[in-house]
Amino acid sequence: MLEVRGLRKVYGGHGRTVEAVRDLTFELKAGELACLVGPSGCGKTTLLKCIAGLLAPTSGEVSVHGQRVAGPPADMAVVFQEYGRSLYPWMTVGANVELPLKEKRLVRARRRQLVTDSLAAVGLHDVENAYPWQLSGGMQQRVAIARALAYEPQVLLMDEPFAAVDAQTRADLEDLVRSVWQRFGITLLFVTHDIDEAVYLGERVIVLSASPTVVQHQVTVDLPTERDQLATRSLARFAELRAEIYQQIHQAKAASTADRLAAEALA
Ligand SMILES: Nc1ncnc2c1ncn2[C@@H]1O[C@H](COP(=O)(O)OP(=O)(O)OP(=O)(O)O)[C@@H](O)[C@H]1O
Repeated sequence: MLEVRGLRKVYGGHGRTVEAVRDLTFELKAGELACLVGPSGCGKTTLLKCIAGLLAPTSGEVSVHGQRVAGPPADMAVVFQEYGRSLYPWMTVGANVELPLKEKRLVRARRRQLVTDSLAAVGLHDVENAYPWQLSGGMQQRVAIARALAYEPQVLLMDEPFAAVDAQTRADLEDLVRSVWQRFGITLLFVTHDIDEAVYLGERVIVLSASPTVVQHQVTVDLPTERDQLATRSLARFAELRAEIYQQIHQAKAASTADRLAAEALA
């Protein structure tokens, strides 16, 4: 469903060049839920923007359904971290969710149906006429998820969507993501810097190296499909998987520090 091949992204301009992503290759099967983790600044957001067709790679390519991505793909939706900036404050919740459906040129009755169904799917039945700023942070992020679901995407990208909410809300939203993934059968790529979250949510975890970034390691999460915040996180296997990923990220950071020191010694 989603293929990333030899992706490289170098930012340039203003006399500064940053090789954010060096060489990334991985793929997601249809209906898979994979989490992407890596050290801060390793290029996770850059990668997601390239996949979403919002940023052109320097080389390599992304394809969805075998079609090379050259702009935002029609059947893809993205949920960003900053819900506060992703919803329009002057529009009601319903109008926010409906907006991309107008772009899709769906008829009014179908749009209304999708808005009602997607808000219900995220547990928000009665806020359609409220404004985003009248809702809590967790509720606003639910609205952002509802807007993505209403769009009926085949591929959903989520970029650290719960980084700004409290722990209890975060746990609820994690369970919401698993349940909508199961219910709608979408292919989901979830970026997080939280190792526990990656193991809890994913069927697979892709570990990125420090910048310039490559895929350092991949782990299949062989935990039961039905997950529970207390029971799953208490499993011995959960602790083993978390330790394996932690070690990989630690190695990635150590390798990048050694590279930097070697480069400084040569300079
Ligand atoms: N528009 C830009 N111009 C120049 N450099 C950029 C730009 N956007 C990102 N970078 C650089 O590319 C690298 C990767 O940034 P990116 O935001 O993709 O990382 P990240 O893994 O998402 O970070 P974090 O985990 O902190 O959110 C960083 O060194 C960053 O400074």
